[in-house]
Amino acid sequence: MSSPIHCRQVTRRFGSLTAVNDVSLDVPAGEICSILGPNGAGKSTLIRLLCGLASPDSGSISVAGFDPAQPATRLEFRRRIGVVPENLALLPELTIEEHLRLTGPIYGLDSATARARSEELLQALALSAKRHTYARECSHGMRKKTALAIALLHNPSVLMLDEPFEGVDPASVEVIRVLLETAARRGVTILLTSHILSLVDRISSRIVLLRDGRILHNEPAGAMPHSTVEELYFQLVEQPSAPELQWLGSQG
Ligand SMILES: Nc1ncnc2c1ncn2[C@@H]1O[C@H](COP(=O)(O)OP(=O)(O)OP(=O)(O)O)[C@@H](O)[C@H]1O
Repeated sequence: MSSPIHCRQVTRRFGSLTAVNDVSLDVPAGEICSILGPNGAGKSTLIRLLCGLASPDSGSISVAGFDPAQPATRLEFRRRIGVVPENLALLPELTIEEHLRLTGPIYGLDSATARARSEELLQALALSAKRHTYARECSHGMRKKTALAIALLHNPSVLMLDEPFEGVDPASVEVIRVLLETAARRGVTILLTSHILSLVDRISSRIVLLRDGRILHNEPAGAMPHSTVEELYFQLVEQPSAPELQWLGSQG
C-alpha cells in the first residue's frame, strides 16, 4: 500500500520555467515532513499539486488514496485532507466565525460537532475575541490561524500546510506545534513548508530540501548527517552572504 502522500517523477512547468522538477516523495502515516528551500524553490507549487489546486505536466500523485487532479472524487478527497494554501483562500467579506460555520457542512460535519470543534479551535488559537472580524480586516496572523482552524476542523488524515508558522505570534506557534505533534502521534500525515529552521528542527520527522524544483535531500530527521537543520540547510542549499552596502545607513 502506498504512503498517504506519494508522488512519482512529478514535474510542473510555467512556460520555460520548471517549478517542480522530477519530484518523487513518500510521506508515511504519522510523519511530519518539512519541505525547506529558498524563495522560488517550488515548495508552494508542490503543495498546490498535492492538494489538487494545480495539475502536474507529468508524473503521478496519490494523497490519502486519491488522485488529487481527478474531478470525480474531488469532494471526497477534500474531506480527507486539510490544507493551508499559500494564499490562505479566505473570503474577505466573511468573519472568522462565519468561515468555520460554513466549512463544517462542506466537510459533512453535523452542526453540533462543527460548533463544538469551532469553539475549541477559536479558543486554542486565541481567535475567540476576534471571531466577528471580517477576513479583510484581520491581521496576517489572524488570517493564517483562521486558515489553519479551517484545515483542522474536519479532523483530516492528511494535512498540507504552506508556512503554517510564519507571521503567527509566539504563543500561537507553540499551540500549533503541539496540535500538529499530537495529530501526527495519532497517525495524521503532515507535510509543511517553513523557513523557520529552529522550529523545523524541533517538529519534523522527515526533512526534504528543495532547490530549483529538485529534491536535494530527503531523509528522516534522525538520519541527518548534520547536528542541526540550519547546518544542513546552509551546507546543502545556500550559504548566506550579506554584501557590504556602503550607502546603507550613511547620511548625506
Ligand atoms: N502561476 C505561476 N506562473 C508563473 N510562474 C509561477 C507561478 N507560480 C509559481 N511560479 C514560479 O515557480 C517557481 C516556484 O514558485 P513557488 O511559489 O512554488 O516557490 P516557493 O518555494 O514556495 O517560494 P517561497 O519560499 O518564496 O514561498 C518560482 O520561480 C515562481 O516564480
